[in-house]
Amino acid sequence: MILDGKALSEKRLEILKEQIEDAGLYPHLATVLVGQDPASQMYVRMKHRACERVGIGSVGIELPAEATTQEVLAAVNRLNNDCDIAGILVQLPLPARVDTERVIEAVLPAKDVDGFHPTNLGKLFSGHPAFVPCTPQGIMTILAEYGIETEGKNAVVVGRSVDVGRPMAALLLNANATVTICHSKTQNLPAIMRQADILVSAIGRANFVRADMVKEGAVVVDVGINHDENGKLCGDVDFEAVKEKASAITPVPGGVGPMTIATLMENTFRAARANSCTRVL
Ligand SMILES: Nc1nc(=O)c2c([nH]1)NC[C@@H]1CN(c3ccc(C(=O)N[C@@H](CCC(=O)O)C(=O)O)cc3)C=[N+]21
Ligand SMILES: [Mg+2]
Repeated sequence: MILDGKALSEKRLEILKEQIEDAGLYPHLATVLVGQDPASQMYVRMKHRACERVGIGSVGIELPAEATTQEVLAAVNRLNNDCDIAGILVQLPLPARVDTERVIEAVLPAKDVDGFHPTNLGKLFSGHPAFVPCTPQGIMTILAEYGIETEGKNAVVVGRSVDVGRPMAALLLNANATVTICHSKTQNLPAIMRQADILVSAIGRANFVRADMVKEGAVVVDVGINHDENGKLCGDVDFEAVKEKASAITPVPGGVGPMTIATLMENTFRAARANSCTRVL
């Protein structure tokens, strides 16, 4: 079974559009983009396009590549204090000179639609999620929509990033899976991967996950964003071989990526409903 994240995201965006209409709200999402990285520019454009589709206004703040931490913090603070802005997304990665940690911590948790603020990550890890990072939350939505059970299952997450691996593990744990997080220093990685009923790969290497690392009947979720030798977008998984062995698998493109954006829209609507305007001076 192919887990069609693209189709599911379209369906979720349609539903969300109606919910926003019915609520009589016109939420706004602000994106902060520092520098001119073409991939980051493309992602931000995709987010603004999704906003337009569902009736969310978007404000794009663009800062030069040379911007200082102070300048990025000032932009975030203005958005924190702007009652018209429901959600704030600081596009990552930021240029190396900028203190990413400080910037993420400057975003008001109530506007942190990325779910990267330590307060929101802490709530997720304590089993009381508020805003949850969009990629892993989108993956949970895929699993739920396709009726894939997590309770008691062996889930193996390969990758320990703050945006994907760690929150993915927390979500699966909250959903009663038995969770293993693997990373670049993990020993006997293929043997651990073969134990997985649910295997989530967020490694960042094309064709890393081969059929012999996958248990017969496993659910395989591919979070990779890579390019093959021809420059074509591909995930971490050797899709053609692994799909013969998996019971269900997400493709790249058309799997996790579109669900990340749909979830961002859902988080922004949530923020708009919850936010009474807070001023921080
Ligand atoms: N603060 C922040 N929040 C993010 O959520 C965030 C970020 N920074 N930095 C970069 C990553 C990456 N990301 C993607 C979103 C959509 C697709 C997506 O829709 N991909 C399409 C393909 C798009 C294409 O054609 O390249 C797909 O997989 O079908 C992929 C990747 C969000 N990110
Ligand atoms: Mg990552």
